[in-house]
Amino acid sequence: MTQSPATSAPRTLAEKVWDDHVVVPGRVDENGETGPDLIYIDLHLVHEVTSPQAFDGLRVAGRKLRRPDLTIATEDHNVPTTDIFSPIADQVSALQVETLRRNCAEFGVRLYPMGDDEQGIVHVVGPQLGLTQPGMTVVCGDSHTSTHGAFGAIAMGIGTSEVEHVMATQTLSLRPFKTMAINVDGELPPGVTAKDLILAIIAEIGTGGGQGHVLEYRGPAIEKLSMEARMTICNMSIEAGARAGMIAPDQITYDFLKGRPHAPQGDDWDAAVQYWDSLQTDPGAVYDREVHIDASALTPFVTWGTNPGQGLPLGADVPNPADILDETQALAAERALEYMDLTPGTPLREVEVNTVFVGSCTNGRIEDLRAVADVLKDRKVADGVRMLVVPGSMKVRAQAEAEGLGEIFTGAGAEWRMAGCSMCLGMNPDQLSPGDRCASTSNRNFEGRQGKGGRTHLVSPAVAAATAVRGRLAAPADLD
Ligand SMILES: CC(C)[C@H](C(=O)O)[C@@H](O)C(=O)O
Ligand code: SF4
Repeated sequence: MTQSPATSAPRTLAEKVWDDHVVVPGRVDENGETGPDLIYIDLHLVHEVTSPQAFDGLRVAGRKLRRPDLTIATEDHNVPTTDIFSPIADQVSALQVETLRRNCAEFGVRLYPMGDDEQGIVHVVGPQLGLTQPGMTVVCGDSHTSTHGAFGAIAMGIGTSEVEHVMATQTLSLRPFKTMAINVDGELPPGVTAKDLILAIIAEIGTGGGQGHVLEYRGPAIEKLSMEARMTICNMSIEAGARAGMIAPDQITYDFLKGRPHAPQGDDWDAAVQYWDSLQTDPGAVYDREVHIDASALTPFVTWGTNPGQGLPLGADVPNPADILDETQALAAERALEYMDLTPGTPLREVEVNTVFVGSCTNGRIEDLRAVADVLKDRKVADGVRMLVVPGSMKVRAQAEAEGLGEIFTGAGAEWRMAGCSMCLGMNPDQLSPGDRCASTSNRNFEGRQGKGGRTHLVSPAVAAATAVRGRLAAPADLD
Protein backbone atom coordinates (compact mmCIF):
# COMPACT_ATOMS: atom_id res chain seq x y z
CA MET A 1 0.00 0.00 0.00
CA THR A 2 2.31 2.77 -1.18
CA GLN A 3 1.16 6.34 -0.64
CA SER A 4 1.67 8.58 -3.65
CA PRO A 5 4.00 11.55 -3.17
CA ALA A 6 2.15 14.80 -2.44
CA THR A 7 3.48 16.32 -5.64
CA SER A 8 2.01 13.72 -8.01
CA ALA A 9 -0.75 14.66 -10.46
CA PRO A 10 -4.35 14.40 -9.21
CA ARG A 11 -5.72 10.89 -9.70
CA THR A 12 -9.12 9.24 -9.72
CA LEU A 13 -10.21 6.56 -7.26
CA ALA A 14 -9.70 3.85 -9.90
CA GLU A 15 -6.22 5.10 -10.78
CA LYS A 16 -5.14 5.09 -7.15
CA VAL A 17 -6.31 1.54 -6.54
CA TRP A 18 -4.74 0.40 -9.80
CA ASP A 19 -1.38 2.10 -9.09
CA ASP A 20 -1.22 0.45 -5.69
CA HIS A 21 -1.52 -3.00 -7.28
CA VAL A 22 1.03 -2.83 -10.09
CA VAL A 23 3.58 -5.60 -9.55
CA VAL A 24 5.33 -5.12 -12.90
CA PRO A 25 4.50 -2.06 -15.01
CA GLY A 26 3.75 -2.57 -18.72
CA ARG A 27 6.87 -2.57 -20.90
CA VAL A 28 7.22 0.01 -23.65
CA ASP A 29 8.04 -1.69 -26.96
CA GLU A 30 10.10 -0.34 -29.89
CA ASN A 31 7.00 1.40 -31.32
CA GLY A 32 6.40 3.24 -28.06
CA GLU A 33 3.36 1.08 -27.21
CA THR A 34 2.90 0.24 -23.53
CA GLY A 35 2.07 -3.38 -22.76
CA PRO A 36 -0.25 -4.56 -19.99
CA ASP A 37 0.59 -4.11 -16.31
CA LEU A 38 0.90 -7.12 -14.05
CA ILE A 39 -1.67 -6.47 -11.32
CA TYR A 40 -1.88 -8.09 -7.89
CA ILE A 41 -5.24 -9.60 -6.96
CA ASP A 42 -6.35 -9.30 -3.32
CA LEU A 43 -9.47 -11.47 -3.39
CA HIS A 44 -10.55 -14.27 -5.71
CA LEU A 45 -14.16 -15.42 -5.49
CA VAL A 46 -15.14 -18.76 -6.98
CA HIS A 47 -18.43 -20.47 -7.85
CA GLU A 48 -19.30 -23.81 -9.41
CA VAL A 49 -20.02 -22.65 -12.96
CA THR A 50 -16.78 -21.07 -14.15
CA SER A 51 -14.15 -22.83 -12.02
CA PRO A 52 -13.97 -26.51 -13.17
CA GLN A 53 -11.74 -25.94 -16.22
CA ALA A 54 -9.49 -23.59 -14.28
CA PHE A 55 -8.91 -26.19 -11.56
CA ASP A 56 -8.33 -28.80 -14.29
CA GLY A 57 -5.71 -26.50 -15.82
CA LEU A 58 -3.84 -26.26 -12.52
CA ARG A 59 -3.97 -30.02 -12.12
CA VAL A 60 -2.67 -30.68 -15.63
CA ALA A 61 0.18 -28.20 -15.11
CA GLY A 62 0.97 -29.78 -11.74
CA ARG A 63 0.61 -26.41 -10.00
CA LYS A 64 -0.70 -25.52 -6.58
CA LEU A 65 -3.21 -22.80 -5.83
CA ARG A 66 -0.90 -19.89 -5.00
CA ARG A 67 -2.98 -18.19 -2.28
CA PRO A 68 -5.77 -20.38 -0.88
CA ASP A 69 -6.14 -17.78 1.88
CA LEU A 70 -7.20 -15.16 -0.67
CA THR A 71 -9.60 -17.51 -2.44
CA ILE A 72 -13.14 -18.28 -1.35
CA ALA A 73 -15.86 -20.39 -2.93
CA THR A 74 -19.61 -20.71 -2.60
CA GLU A 75 -22.37 -22.68 -4.31
CA ASP A 76 -24.99 -20.46 -5.88
CA HIS A 77 -26.09 -20.86 -9.52
CA ASN A 78 -27.23 -24.49 -9.40
CA VAL A 79 -28.71 -24.51 -5.92
CA PRO A 80 -32.33 -25.67 -5.70
CA THR A 81 -33.96 -23.11 -3.42
CA THR A 82 -36.74 -25.34 -2.12
CA ASP A 83 -34.55 -27.89 -0.41
CA ILE A 84 -30.88 -27.22 0.06
CA PHE A 85 -30.33 -29.94 2.62
CA SER A 86 -30.82 -32.86 0.20
CA PRO A 87 -28.68 -33.87 -2.80
CA ILE A 88 -29.48 -32.04 -6.06
CA ALA A 89 -31.82 -34.02 -8.33
CA ASP A 90 -30.68 -32.53 -11.65
CA GLN A 91 -27.64 -34.48 -12.92
CA VAL A 92 -25.81 -31.57 -14.56
CA SER A 93 -26.28 -29.27 -11.57
CA ALA A 94 -25.29 -32.02 -9.15
CA LEU A 95 -22.09 -32.71 -11.10
CA GLN A 96 -21.08 -29.03 -11.13
CA VAL A 97 -21.56 -28.70 -7.41
CA GLU A 98 -19.80 -32.01 -6.65
CA THR A 99 -16.88 -30.96 -8.85
CA LEU A 100 -16.53 -27.69 -6.96
CA ARG A 101 -16.50 -29.58 -3.66
CA ARG A 102 -13.80 -31.99 -4.88
CA ASN A 103 -11.68 -29.17 -6.30
CA CYS A 104 -11.94 -27.06 -3.15
CA ALA A 105 -10.96 -30.02 -0.99
CA GLU A 106 -8.00 -30.88 -3.22
CA PHE A 107 -6.66 -27.31 -3.54
CA GLY A 108 -7.46 -26.15 -0.02
CA VAL A 109 -10.13 -23.55 -0.83
CA ARG A 110 -12.63 -22.49 1.82
CA LEU A 111 -16.09 -23.36 0.53
CA TYR A 112 -19.57 -22.46 1.71
CA PRO A 113 -21.67 -25.39 0.50
CA MET A 114 -25.46 -25.71 0.34
CA GLY A 115 -26.82 -25.96 3.84
CA ASP A 116 -24.02 -23.83 5.36
CA ASP A 117 -25.04 -20.71 7.30
CA GLU A 118 -22.80 -18.54 5.12
CA GLN A 119 -23.81 -20.01 1.74
CA GLY A 120 -25.29 -17.71 -0.86
CA ILE A 121 -24.68 -15.82 -4.07
CA VAL A 122 -20.98 -15.11 -4.35
CA HIS A 123 -21.52 -11.33 -4.62
CA VAL A 124 -23.62 -11.28 -1.48
CA VAL A 125 -21.32 -13.53 0.53
CA GLY A 126 -18.07 -11.54 -0.04
CA PRO A 127 -19.35 -8.24 1.37
CA GLN A 128 -21.32 -10.00 4.11
CA LEU A 129 -18.16 -11.60 5.50
CA GLY A 130 -16.19 -8.36 5.26
CA LEU A 131 -13.92 -9.98 2.68
CA THR A 132 -14.61 -7.21 0.17
CA GLN A 133 -12.84 -4.06 1.35
CA PRO A 134 -12.01 -0.61 -0.04
CA GLY A 135 -8.92 -0.32 -2.20
CA MET A 136 -8.79 -4.01 -3.08
CA THR A 137 -8.64 -5.76 -6.42
CA VAL A 138 -11.39 -8.39 -6.51
CA VAL A 139 -11.99 -10.87 -9.31
CA CYS A 140 -14.37 -13.75 -10.01
CA GLY A 141 -15.29 -15.75 -13.08
CA ASP A 142 -18.60 -13.93 -13.11
CA SER A 143 -19.66 -10.74 -14.83
CA HIS A 144 -21.45 -9.26 -11.82
CA THR A 145 -18.26 -9.08 -9.78
CA SER A 146 -18.64 -5.35 -10.41
CA THR A 147 -20.95 -5.43 -7.35
CA HIS A 148 -17.93 -5.29 -5.01
CA GLY A 149 -16.88 -1.94 -6.51
CA ALA A 150 -19.45 -0.38 -4.17
CA PHE A 151 -16.72 -0.56 -1.49
CA GLY A 152 -14.19 1.37 -3.57
CA ALA A 153 -12.52 -1.78 -4.88
CA ILE A 154 -11.58 -2.52 -8.49
CA ALA A 155 -13.80 -5.55 -8.95
CA MET A 156 -14.21 -7.28 -12.26
CA GLY A 157 -15.48 -10.40 -13.93
CA ILE A 158 -12.84 -12.52 -15.64
CA GLY A 159 -12.83 -15.44 -18.10
CA THR A 160 -11.95 -19.03 -17.23
CA SER A 161 -8.34 -18.79 -18.50
CA GLU A 162 -7.86 -15.71 -16.30
CA VAL A 163 -9.39 -17.60 -13.37
CA GLU A 164 -6.65 -20.20 -13.82
CA HIS A 165 -3.99 -17.46 -14.09
CA VAL A 166 -5.14 -15.93 -10.80
CA MET A 167 -5.25 -19.34 -9.13
CA ALA A 168 -1.67 -20.04 -10.22
CA THR A 169 -0.10 -16.61 -9.69
CA GLN A 170 -2.51 -14.31 -7.77
CA THR A 171 -1.93 -11.77 -10.56
CA LEU A 172 -3.48 -10.71 -13.85
CA SER A 173 -1.99 -9.06 -16.88
CA LEU A 174 -4.21 -6.07 -17.70
CA ARG A 175 -4.18 -2.78 -19.55
CA PRO A 176 -5.45 0.16 -17.50
CA PHE A 177 -9.12 0.93 -18.09
CA LYS A 178 -10.41 4.30 -19.20
CA THR A 179 -12.26 6.22 -16.50
CA MET A 180 -15.80 7.59 -16.62
CA ALA A 181 -17.51 9.66 -13.95
CA ILE A 182 -21.26 9.21 -13.55
CA ASN A 183 -22.15 12.33 -11.56
CA VAL A 184 -25.53 11.92 -9.93
CA ASP A 185 -26.69 15.35 -8.83
CA GLY A 186 -29.68 16.26 -6.67
CA GLU A 187 -31.53 13.80 -4.48
CA LEU A 188 -33.60 10.71 -5.29
CA PRO A 189 -37.30 11.54 -4.67
CA PRO A 190 -39.15 9.38 -2.13
CA GLY A 191 -40.13 6.02 -3.63
CA VAL A 192 -37.30 6.14 -6.17
CA THR A 193 -34.52 3.65 -5.47
CA ALA A 194 -31.01 2.68 -6.53
CA LYS A 195 -32.45 0.18 -9.02
CA ASP A 196 -34.48 2.90 -10.73
CA LEU A 197 -31.36 5.04 -10.88
CA ILE A 198 -29.12 2.41 -12.45
CA LEU A 199 -31.81 1.40 -14.97
CA ALA A 200 -32.14 5.08 -15.91
CA ILE A 201 -28.35 5.43 -16.21
CA ILE A 202 -28.13 2.42 -18.54
CA ALA A 203 -31.05 3.70 -20.64
CA GLU A 204 -29.14 6.99 -20.90
CA ILE A 205 -25.64 5.78 -21.79
CA GLY A 206 -26.66 2.53 -23.52
CA THR A 207 -25.62 -1.08 -23.03
CA GLY A 208 -22.29 -0.31 -24.74
CA GLY A 209 -21.86 3.14 -23.16
CA GLY A 210 -19.36 2.03 -20.56
CA GLN A 211 -17.18 -0.11 -22.82
CA GLY A 212 -13.52 -0.20 -21.81
CA HIS A 213 -14.22 2.08 -18.85
CA VAL A 214 -14.39 1.79 -15.11
CA LEU A 215 -17.38 3.85 -14.00
CA GLU A 216 -17.16 5.93 -10.85
CA TYR A 217 -20.60 6.81 -9.48
CA ARG A 218 -20.34 10.02 -7.49
CA GLY A 219 -22.20 13.10 -6.41
CA PRO A 220 -24.67 13.97 -3.64
CA ALA A 221 -27.27 11.34 -4.55
CA ILE A 222 -24.68 8.54 -4.40
CA GLU A 223 -23.16 9.75 -1.12
CA LYS A 224 -26.55 9.35 0.58
CA LEU A 225 -27.04 5.72 -0.49
CA SER A 226 -26.68 2.72 1.81
CA MET A 227 -24.12 0.02 0.98
CA GLU A 228 -26.92 -2.26 -0.24
CA ALA A 229 -28.09 0.42 -2.66
CA ARG A 230 -24.53 1.12 -3.80
CA MET A 231 -24.06 -2.59 -4.49
CA THR A 232 -27.23 -2.62 -6.61
CA ILE A 233 -25.79 0.20 -8.71
CA CYS A 234 -22.27 -1.19 -9.12
CA ASN A 235 -23.73 -4.64 -9.83
CA MET A 236 -25.29 -3.41 -13.07
CA SER A 237 -22.22 -1.54 -14.37
CA ILE A 238 -21.55 -4.54 -16.57
CA GLU A 239 -24.97 -4.07 -18.18
CA ALA A 240 -23.69 -0.72 -19.45
CA GLY A 241 -20.74 -2.60 -20.95
CA ALA A 242 -18.25 -1.31 -18.36
CA ARG A 243 -15.30 -3.29 -17.03
CA ALA A 244 -16.12 -2.26 -13.48
CA GLY A 245 -18.06 0.24 -11.39
CA MET A 246 -16.85 1.96 -8.23
CA ILE A 247 -17.98 4.25 -5.43
CA ALA A 248 -15.50 6.00 -3.15
CA PRO A 249 -15.45 4.59 0.40
CA ASP A 250 -16.82 6.82 3.15
CA GLN A 251 -18.30 6.58 6.65
CA ILE A 252 -21.28 4.58 5.31
CA THR A 253 -18.82 2.02 3.92
CA TYR A 254 -16.87 1.86 7.18
CA ASP A 255 -20.02 1.48 9.29
CA PHE A 256 -21.11 -1.45 7.11
CA LEU A 257 -17.72 -3.15 7.33
CA LYS A 258 -16.81 -2.65 10.97
CA GLY A 259 -17.06 -5.80 13.03
CA ARG A 260 -17.59 -8.16 10.10
CA PRO A 261 -15.64 -11.43 10.43
CA HIS A 262 -12.83 -10.52 7.98
CA ALA A 263 -12.71 -6.75 8.56
CA PRO A 264 -9.50 -5.42 10.14
CA GLN A 265 -9.63 -4.94 13.91
CA GLY A 266 -8.13 -2.60 16.52
CA ASP A 267 -5.09 -0.64 15.30
CA ASP A 268 -5.29 -2.38 11.95
CA TRP A 269 -8.79 -0.95 11.50
CA ASP A 270 -7.59 2.60 12.20
CA ALA A 271 -4.68 2.23 9.77
CA ALA A 272 -6.99 0.77 7.14
CA VAL A 273 -9.48 3.64 7.48
CA GLN A 274 -6.66 6.14 7.14
CA TYR A 275 -5.58 4.48 3.88
CA TRP A 276 -9.15 4.11 2.61
CA ASP A 277 -9.77 7.83 3.22
CA SER A 278 -6.88 8.60 0.85
CA LEU A 279 -8.56 6.78 -2.05
CA GLN A 280 -11.12 9.51 -2.86
CA THR A 281 -10.65 11.02 -6.31
CA ASP A 282 -8.39 14.07 -5.97
CA PRO A 283 -9.83 17.49 -6.77
CA GLY A 284 -8.82 18.31 -10.34
CA ALA A 285 -8.40 14.67 -11.41
CA VAL A 286 -9.49 14.20 -15.01
CA TYR A 287 -11.79 11.39 -16.23
CA ASP A 288 -11.79 10.21 -19.83
CA ARG A 289 -15.52 10.86 -19.91
CA GLU A 290 -18.11 12.47 -17.62
CA VAL A 291 -21.89 12.04 -17.57
CA HIS A 292 -24.41 14.00 -15.48
CA ILE A 293 -27.70 12.61 -14.22
CA ASP A 294 -30.30 14.59 -12.28
CA ALA A 295 -31.57 12.26 -9.56
CA SER A 296 -34.42 14.56 -8.57
CA ALA A 297 -36.05 14.13 -12.01
CA LEU A 298 -36.29 10.32 -11.71
CA THR A 299 -39.36 8.15 -11.12
CA PRO A 300 -39.66 4.34 -10.82
CA PHE A 301 -38.17 2.74 -13.92
CA VAL A 302 -38.98 -0.52 -15.71
CA THR A 303 -37.64 -2.27 -18.80
CA TRP A 304 -39.93 -3.04 -21.73
CA GLY A 305 -37.39 -4.78 -24.00
CA THR A 306 -34.81 -7.53 -24.08
CA ASN A 307 -31.72 -5.68 -22.92
CA PRO A 308 -31.25 -3.68 -19.72
CA GLY A 309 -30.94 -0.41 -21.66
CA GLN A 310 -34.47 -0.73 -23.05
CA GLY A 311 -36.17 0.92 -20.10
CA LEU A 312 -38.56 3.80 -19.41
CA PRO A 313 -40.29 5.45 -16.47
CA LEU A 314 -43.21 3.33 -15.25
CA GLY A 315 -45.55 6.19 -16.18
CA ALA A 316 -44.57 5.94 -19.87
CA ASP A 317 -46.15 3.95 -22.70
CA VAL A 318 -44.59 1.04 -24.58
CA PRO A 319 -42.46 2.87 -27.18
CA ASN A 320 -43.17 2.89 -30.89
CA PRO A 321 -40.08 1.75 -32.86
CA ALA A 322 -41.17 4.12 -35.65
CA ASP A 323 -40.42 7.03 -33.30
CA ILE A 324 -36.83 5.89 -32.67
CA LEU A 325 -34.47 7.83 -34.95
CA ASP A 326 -31.46 5.50 -34.78
CA GLU A 327 -32.10 2.73 -37.30
CA THR A 328 -30.28 -0.02 -35.41
CA GLN A 329 -32.07 0.86 -32.19
CA ALA A 330 -35.43 1.04 -33.94
CA LEU A 331 -34.88 -2.44 -35.38
CA ALA A 332 -33.78 -3.78 -31.99
CA ALA A 333 -36.89 -2.27 -30.38
CA GLU A 334 -39.11 -3.86 -33.00
CA ARG A 335 -37.62 -7.28 -32.40
CA ALA A 336 -37.75 -6.81 -28.63
CA LEU A 337 -41.42 -5.84 -28.67
CA GLU A 338 -42.24 -8.87 -30.78
CA TYR A 339 -40.51 -11.17 -28.29
CA MET A 340 -42.07 -9.34 -25.36
CA ASP A 341 -45.48 -9.43 -27.02
CA LEU A 342 -46.09 -5.75 -26.34
CA THR A 343 -48.02 -3.22 -28.44
CA PRO A 344 -46.64 0.30 -28.90
CA GLY A 345 -48.67 2.90 -27.05
CA THR A 346 -49.81 0.57 -24.25
CA PRO A 347 -49.30 2.25 -20.87
CA LEU A 348 -46.62 0.25 -19.03
CA ARG A 349 -48.91 0.27 -15.98
CA GLU A 350 -51.39 -1.86 -17.98
CA VAL A 351 -48.90 -4.65 -18.64
CA GLU A 352 -50.04 -7.80 -16.81
CA VAL A 353 -47.56 -10.22 -15.27
CA ASN A 354 -48.08 -13.75 -13.95
CA THR A 355 -44.74 -14.09 -12.13
CA VAL A 356 -42.72 -11.91 -9.76
CA PHE A 357 -39.14 -12.73 -8.81
CA VAL A 358 -37.43 -10.98 -5.92
CA GLY A 359 -33.78 -11.89 -5.44
CA SER A 360 -30.37 -12.07 -7.21
CA CYS A 361 -27.05 -10.36 -6.55
CA THR A 362 -28.68 -7.11 -7.65
CA ASN A 363 -31.54 -7.04 -5.15
CA GLY A 364 -31.35 -10.05 -2.84
CA ARG A 365 -30.03 -8.28 0.26
CA ILE A 366 -31.80 -7.47 3.51
CA GLU A 367 -32.80 -3.90 2.58
CA ASP A 368 -34.38 -5.21 -0.61
CA LEU A 369 -36.42 -7.75 1.34
CA ARG A 370 -37.48 -5.07 3.82
CA ALA A 371 -38.72 -2.91 0.92
CA VAL A 372 -40.75 -5.84 -0.38
CA ALA A 373 -42.18 -6.65 3.06
CA ASP A 374 -43.18 -2.98 3.54
CA VAL A 375 -45.43 -3.28 0.52
CA LEU A 376 -46.71 -6.83 1.13
CA LYS A 377 -47.62 -6.27 4.77
CA ASP A 378 -51.39 -6.69 5.16
CA ARG A 379 -51.75 -7.26 1.43
CA LYS A 380 -52.06 -10.31 -0.85
CA VAL A 381 -50.32 -11.35 -4.02
CA ALA A 382 -52.91 -11.07 -6.83
CA ASP A 383 -54.77 -14.18 -7.97
CA GLY A 384 -52.95 -15.90 -10.80
CA VAL A 385 -49.59 -14.40 -9.86
CA ARG A 386 -46.75 -16.56 -8.61
CA MET A 387 -44.25 -14.71 -6.47
CA LEU A 388 -40.83 -16.05 -5.45
CA VAL A 389 -38.77 -14.32 -2.78
CA VAL A 390 -35.23 -15.69 -2.77
CA PRO A 391 -32.67 -14.28 -0.32
CA GLY A 392 -29.18 -13.60 -1.65
CA SER A 393 -27.61 -15.61 1.16
CA MET A 394 -28.59 -17.81 4.08
CA LYS A 395 -27.46 -14.99 6.40
CA VAL A 396 -29.89 -12.65 4.68
CA ARG A 397 -32.58 -15.31 5.09
CA ALA A 398 -31.83 -15.66 8.80
CA GLN A 399 -31.93 -11.90 9.28
CA ALA A 400 -35.22 -11.65 7.38
CA GLU A 401 -36.64 -14.43 9.55
CA ALA A 402 -35.51 -12.66 12.72
CA GLU A 403 -37.27 -9.50 11.55
CA GLY A 404 -40.49 -11.38 10.77
CA LEU A 405 -40.23 -10.73 7.04
CA GLY A 406 -40.56 -14.40 6.09
CA GLU A 407 -43.99 -14.50 7.69
CA ILE A 408 -45.05 -11.42 5.77
CA PHE A 409 -43.99 -13.02 2.48
CA THR A 410 -45.74 -16.32 3.09
CA GLY A 411 -48.76 -14.56 4.63
CA ALA A 412 -49.15 -12.57 1.41
CA GLY A 413 -49.01 -15.76 -0.63
CA ALA A 414 -45.42 -15.57 -1.88
CA GLU A 415 -42.97 -18.50 -1.88
CA TRP A 416 -40.15 -17.81 0.59
CA ARG A 417 -37.05 -19.71 -0.47
CA MET A 418 -33.49 -20.69 0.43
CA ALA A 419 -30.49 -18.75 -0.95
CA GLY A 420 -29.18 -18.92 -4.50
CA CYS A 421 -29.23 -17.35 -7.96
CA SER A 422 -32.55 -19.06 -8.64
CA MET A 423 -34.79 -17.50 -11.29
CA CYS A 424 -32.24 -14.81 -12.13
CA LEU A 425 -31.05 -17.23 -14.80
CA GLY A 426 -32.83 -20.49 -14.06
CA MET A 427 -29.87 -22.84 -13.77
CA ASN A 428 -31.93 -24.51 -11.05
CA PRO A 429 -35.60 -25.57 -11.29
CA ASP A 430 -36.86 -21.99 -10.75
CA GLN A 431 -37.72 -21.12 -14.34
CA LEU A 432 -40.36 -19.33 -16.38
CA SER A 433 -42.46 -21.33 -18.82
CA PRO A 434 -42.95 -20.14 -22.41
CA GLY A 435 -45.22 -17.10 -22.46
CA ASP A 436 -44.80 -16.29 -18.75
CA ARG A 437 -44.27 -12.62 -18.01
CA CYS A 438 -42.17 -11.73 -14.98
CA ALA A 439 -41.40 -8.58 -13.03
CA SER A 440 -37.91 -9.36 -11.78
CA THR A 441 -35.47 -7.59 -9.48
CA SER A 442 -32.52 -9.21 -11.28
CA ASN A 443 -30.22 -7.56 -13.81
CA ARG A 444 -30.75 -9.17 -17.21
CA ASN A 445 -33.87 -9.33 -19.37
CA PHE A 446 -32.35 -11.22 -22.30
CA GLU A 447 -34.57 -13.53 -24.35
CA GLY A 448 -35.09 -16.79 -22.49
CA ARG A 449 -32.85 -15.74 -19.58
CA GLN A 450 -35.34 -16.85 -16.91
CA GLY A 451 -36.63 -19.81 -18.89
CA LYS A 452 -37.27 -20.54 -22.56
CA GLY A 453 -39.92 -18.21 -24.00
CA GLY A 454 -40.20 -16.29 -20.70
CA ARG A 455 -40.47 -12.49 -20.73
CA THR A 456 -38.68 -10.34 -18.17
CA HIS A 457 -39.29 -6.79 -16.95
CA LEU A 458 -36.47 -5.51 -14.74
CA VAL A 459 -37.76 -3.57 -11.74
CA SER A 460 -36.86 -2.47 -8.21
CA PRO A 461 -37.93 -4.53 -5.17
CA ALA A 462 -40.66 -1.99 -4.34
CA VAL A 463 -42.04 -2.13 -7.88
CA ALA A 464 -41.83 -5.93 -7.85
CA ALA A 465 -43.90 -6.10 -4.68
CA ALA A 466 -46.52 -3.59 -5.86
CA THR A 467 -46.72 -5.44 -9.18
CA ALA A 468 -47.34 -8.72 -7.36
CA VAL A 469 -50.26 -7.15 -5.50
CA ARG A 470 -51.80 -5.44 -8.52
CA GLY A 471 -51.01 -8.12 -11.14
CA ARG A 472 -49.79 -5.35 -13.46
CA LEU A 473 -46.60 -3.29 -13.45
CA ALA A 474 -47.06 -0.88 -10.56
CA ALA A 475 -45.29 1.22 -7.94
CA PRO A 476 -46.33 1.16 -4.26
CA ALA A 477 -47.99 4.57 -4.72
CA ASP A 478 -50.45 2.96 -7.17
CA LEU A 479 -51.80 0.74 -4.38
CA ASP A 480 -53.16 3.50 -2.17
C1 LIG B 1 -22.76 -18.19 -14.90
C2 LIG B 1 -21.98 -16.92 -14.97
C3 LIG B 1 -20.79 -17.13 -15.83
C4 LIG B 1 -22.84 -15.74 -15.41
C5 LIG B 1 -22.07 -14.43 -15.42
O1 LIG B 1 -20.87 -14.34 -15.66
O2 LIG B 1 -22.65 -13.41 -15.25
C6 LIG B 1 -24.07 -15.59 -14.53
O3 LIG B 1 -23.75 -15.29 -13.23
C7 LIG B 1 -25.00 -14.55 -15.11
O4 LIG B 1 -25.47 -13.71 -14.36
O5 LIG B 1 -25.28 -14.62 -16.31
S1 SF4 C 1 -27.73 -13.83 -9.12
FE1 SF4 C 1 -27.91 -13.79 -11.34
S2 SF4 C 1 -26.56 -12.18 -12.01
FE2 SF4 C 1 -25.99 -12.69 -9.93
S3 SF4 C 1 -24.35 -14.18 -10.13
FE3 SF4 C 1 -26.28 -15.31 -9.94
S4 SF4 C 1 -26.95 -15.65 -12.03
FE4 SF4 C 1 -25.38 -14.07 -12.14
